[in-house]
Amino acid sequence: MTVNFSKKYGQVFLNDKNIAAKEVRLLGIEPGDHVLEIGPGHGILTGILLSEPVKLTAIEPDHRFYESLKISYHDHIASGKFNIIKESFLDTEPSYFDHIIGNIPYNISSPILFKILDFNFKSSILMVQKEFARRLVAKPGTKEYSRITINTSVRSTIKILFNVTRKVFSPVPDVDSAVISIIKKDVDIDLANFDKFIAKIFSMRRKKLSTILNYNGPLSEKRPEELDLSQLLTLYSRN
Ligand SMILES: C[S@@+](CC[C@H](N)C(=O)[O-])C[C@H]1O[C@@H](n2cnc3c(N)ncnc32)[C@H](O)[C@@H]1O
Repeated sequence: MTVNFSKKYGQVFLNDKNIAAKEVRLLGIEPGDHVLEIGPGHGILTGILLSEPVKLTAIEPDHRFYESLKISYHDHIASGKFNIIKESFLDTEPSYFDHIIGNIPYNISSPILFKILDFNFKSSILMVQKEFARRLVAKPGTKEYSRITINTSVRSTIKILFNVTRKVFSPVPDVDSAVISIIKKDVDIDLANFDKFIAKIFSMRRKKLSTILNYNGPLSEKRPEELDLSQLLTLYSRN
């Protein structure tokens, strides 16, 4: 299939089937599982996923890919193994899937990731821009450690599994990629309030907490960027 890429949809296409197969293997699929694929594009992951004993739902807003995958996988659709939906994943109602996978558009990685965290799932594997992946796993005291690190790590455990060179995509993008895994955590705090607190203190990330919060006590001589997640949660519960 020849389809021109669209910048609006953040389209670059993986050419390397071994990398796609490795991503699928890392999902840890079991027979009968229901997998959600975000942004199948030409379908490099889709074909591999459909060779597994699973049910697959794919979400793709670009009507060209939607139509072409519908034709290519007509039999799988007819048998109920495959379902393709033409919409933005950002408009998809959260629900349960055993696994979520996608080589996602880099221009909307952050909203896609937070949307995924509204779903329930056993495992998720995503290809993202390398720099974005590094922000997700950043350690306190580094410049990548930021609001997104904290808001994702309070809800999930994210790991970088391997890096991927830009050379295996067409068209060749300006950035390298990384494949990450996401496992959700149980959360019992008000996430919107916690984010407000984190946004406030990280807007002054190099100031001491005694100045930002006008308080003296444990951690007050520290700066927001120095605190790990459990220290930030302790501080949040005190304020
Ligand atoms: C980086 S390309 C990857 C395509 C294919 N999965 C691959 O690995 O070659 C991103 C894909 O996500 C689709 N996409 C863009 N915006 C989307 C959205 N809001 N929801 C779901 N898919 C989206 C694009 O049309 C494109 O097919």
